Amino acid sequence: MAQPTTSSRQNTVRQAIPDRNRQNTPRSGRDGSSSTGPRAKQTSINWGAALDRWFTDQRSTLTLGVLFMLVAIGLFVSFVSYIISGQADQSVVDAAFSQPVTESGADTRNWVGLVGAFVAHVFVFRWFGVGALALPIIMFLAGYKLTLGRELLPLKRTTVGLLFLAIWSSLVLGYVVLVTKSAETSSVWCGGIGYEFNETLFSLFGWGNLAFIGFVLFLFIVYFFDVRSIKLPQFSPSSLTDSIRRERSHRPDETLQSYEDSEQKEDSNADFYEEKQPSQPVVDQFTTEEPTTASNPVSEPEVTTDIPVRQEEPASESIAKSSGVTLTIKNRESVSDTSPEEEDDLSQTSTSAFEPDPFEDDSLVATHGLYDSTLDLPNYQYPTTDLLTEYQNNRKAQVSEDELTANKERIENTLRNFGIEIDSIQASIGPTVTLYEIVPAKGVRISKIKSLEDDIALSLSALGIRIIAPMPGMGTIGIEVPNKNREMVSMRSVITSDGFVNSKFDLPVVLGKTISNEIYVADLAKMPHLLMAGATGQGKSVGLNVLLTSLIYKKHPSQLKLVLVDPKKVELTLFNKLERHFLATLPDSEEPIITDTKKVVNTLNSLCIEMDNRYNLLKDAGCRNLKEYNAKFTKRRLNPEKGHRYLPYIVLIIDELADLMMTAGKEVEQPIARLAQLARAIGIHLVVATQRPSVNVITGLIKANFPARLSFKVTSKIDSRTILDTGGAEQLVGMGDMLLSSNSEIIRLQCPFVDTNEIEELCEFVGNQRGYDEAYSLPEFVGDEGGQGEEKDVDLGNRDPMFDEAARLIVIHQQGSTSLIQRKLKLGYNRAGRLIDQLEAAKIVGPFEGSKARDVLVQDLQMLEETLKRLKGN
Ligand SMILES: Nc1ncnc2c1ncn2[C@@H]1O[C@H](COP(=O)(O)OP(=O)(O)OP(=O)(O)O)[C@@H](O)[C@H]1O
Repeated sequence: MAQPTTSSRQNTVRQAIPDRNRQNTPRSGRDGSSSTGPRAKQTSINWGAALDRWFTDQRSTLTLGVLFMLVAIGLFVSFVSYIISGQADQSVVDAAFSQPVTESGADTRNWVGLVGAFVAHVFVFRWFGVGALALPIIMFLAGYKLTLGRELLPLKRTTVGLLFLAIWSSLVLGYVVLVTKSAETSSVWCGGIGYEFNETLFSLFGWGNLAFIGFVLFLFIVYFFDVRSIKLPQFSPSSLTDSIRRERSHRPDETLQSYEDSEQKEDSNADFYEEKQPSQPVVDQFTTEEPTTASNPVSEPEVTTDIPVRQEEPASESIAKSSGVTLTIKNRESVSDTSPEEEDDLSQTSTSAFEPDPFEDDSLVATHGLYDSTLDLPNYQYPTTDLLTEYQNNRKAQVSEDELTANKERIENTLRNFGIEIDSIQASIGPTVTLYEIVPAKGVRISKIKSLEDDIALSLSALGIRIIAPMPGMGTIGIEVPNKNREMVSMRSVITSDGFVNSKFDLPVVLGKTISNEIYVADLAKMPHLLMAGATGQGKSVGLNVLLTSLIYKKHPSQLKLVLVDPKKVELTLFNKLERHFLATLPDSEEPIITDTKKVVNTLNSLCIEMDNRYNLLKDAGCRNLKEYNAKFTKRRLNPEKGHRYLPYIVLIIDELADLMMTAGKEVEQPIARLAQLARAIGIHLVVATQRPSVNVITGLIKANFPARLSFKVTSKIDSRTILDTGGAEQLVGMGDMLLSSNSEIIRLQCPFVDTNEIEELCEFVGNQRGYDEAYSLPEFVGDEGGQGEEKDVDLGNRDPMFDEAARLIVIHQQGSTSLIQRKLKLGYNRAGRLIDQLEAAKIVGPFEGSKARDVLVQDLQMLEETLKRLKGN
């Protein structure tokens, strides 16, 4: 779980993360520590940084996006206008530089004036002809992405495709214009490039240039669509029979008979036969993510069975299949009385019965590449290390030779006074304490040394002596003596350490420095939960900040979500700024950081629902844990239509459990225990801190499920036992001095120090970048008070405009799920939530039932239409 590494190579480490440092080089000059170059150089670097900041600032991308879209619309209009009336403008454009602008402007017929005419003249007439229209389309798509943060169409692929189309259409049209000798009137269609190119080629190859143009198209298709072989369609009757047989082998047994019949008919009469459409098993697989119920009209066998289908359909299907082309077959006649949604699903059904599932092979990866969650926020920049302060003067613990020898002698003398002889004594200086390792003489009983703890402390006149007898795996006895001048371990020094930078852990958290000055990095995902305790003022809040800082430095917002619970209301406030990047909240919650006890209970229960949902997704995907699941999703083997999505890790941080246990007791204890027991496989990890490690706070149930525990100094041995199952934490010296117990091993660590202003800078750096539209939404959970009260608030006289549509959707799918409405109607969570409340008030769906979808109380569309009519009548 842990990965201790030496911290002595910080320079190399800084080089190991060049990108981040380079991008923000000027920030390193903030404290004047590292920017020492000449002034001129500094100025140029600052420009770069300013530009960088400008681009990562949400306001700039928004402005740029809207500007792109406006320019794109302007260009589109001017190009179209030029294509229609461009000839008249050609002389205006030519004369534009020789006569006053007002005159040229008045003469131009372009809808976007003289500028429009001029730009269109260059792009349409001189260059691409109608193909130039690709440019505003690409620009609009880019603007859309910058403005709304998502893609209307895959931008890269569409750009490549459209650019090719612009050039290729110019070539083809150039050919047509050339052979029809209509350059005088029609060269606006092909543009200068197409015409000149064809003219040159024509003089070289004559008619052969058509072959060249055709070959260019072929090349494009091969590489763009990744075509690797050509399968020609075979129309022979035997191939037809073969493919019918092939299809038949994929169908359920009960339908075989009808196929036999149809085949016989086909033998006797090649033009016409009937078939039955088997649908049930396929529908289940292809309609929606949620399990469909028997009354679901989409999956109802009646809809698709026993429908006479003309022979051309299976025949064309067979041909399509044998030619490697997949065709969607819809029998419009047979489904003409169904709604558009049904048609949509039915078309999927009839297609999918024959198509290979693209989620079962690598075809999607071949066309789209691996799924990359970080493209959610493609411009996101990881925080740079210079946001953290460098404490230059506090590098090493200062333990003088004199102090060392004096301590050694005192230890030896004390032991000798009690009749204990030692063979050797050796010291290693840690950041907070120095460890004296003793090899006792033969025959000395270890328990005897251990019982002398207080006497040794007295003789050394030092607090916080800890005796480790024996040192695990060393064959020695350790005596830890606090240093007079301790070293402060800065966050910056650990974040830039090799061990952290190169860590491949899923959730790397740097916990501190060991006694041998190694940086201790642990994987929270393997811990898998952490319990923290410590008396007030001993460094707990700093510890939580360190943990959060490590995670934020290492993870992309698409990979990690934090649920922050802070009953003290002041400790985690700074992380507010990360709301649209890293925080997860309940829908409709006003505060991104949860401070209210009632909300804490709801959040914990909501996390339990998220856990159950995630388990269902894992089960459906046949994966054992989150890593496998995400790997499968990345390889595009999981169908998002079935509810699959990339699952970020969720880390729940509770600062001050004691407070919650006092006010809500079992209500918080149970979901915490449940999450701690089950959530590790699905990527939900808990970090729970408390000031009071008493048994009524850290109950047996909680303790049993937190194998990793961390203790800062506590006030009594009893507290130390409660948290670590052994004494020792009461002997710590405070200020981040701590003991970590994991895998039945106890390690003393010095927690790094991170100040509030460092956290502030970090959160500002992340928070000022473009984020998601809102915090990551946890599943809805309404506590006892909430549920019934809200029902009364719904005003059915003031229904959402999408109400009817949502109602039909719910009834067709027989599934009262908010996420279904969200997905199919492309609505935000809040609006979908309001719709479901209205549907509940209208008695179309039943009440909220935790993690299960609500019951649908209306059986079919006919009943629904009556209900809707009634509602309208009121
Ligand atoms: N790792 C550390 N290195 C150096 N000093 C530290 C460290 N951790 C804490 N301190 C010092 O101890 C003080 C108190 O720390 P912190 O606020 O984290 O305590 P706490 O345990 O959270 O207290 P409370 O429970 O009252 O909030 C800090 O202001 C700081 O001066």
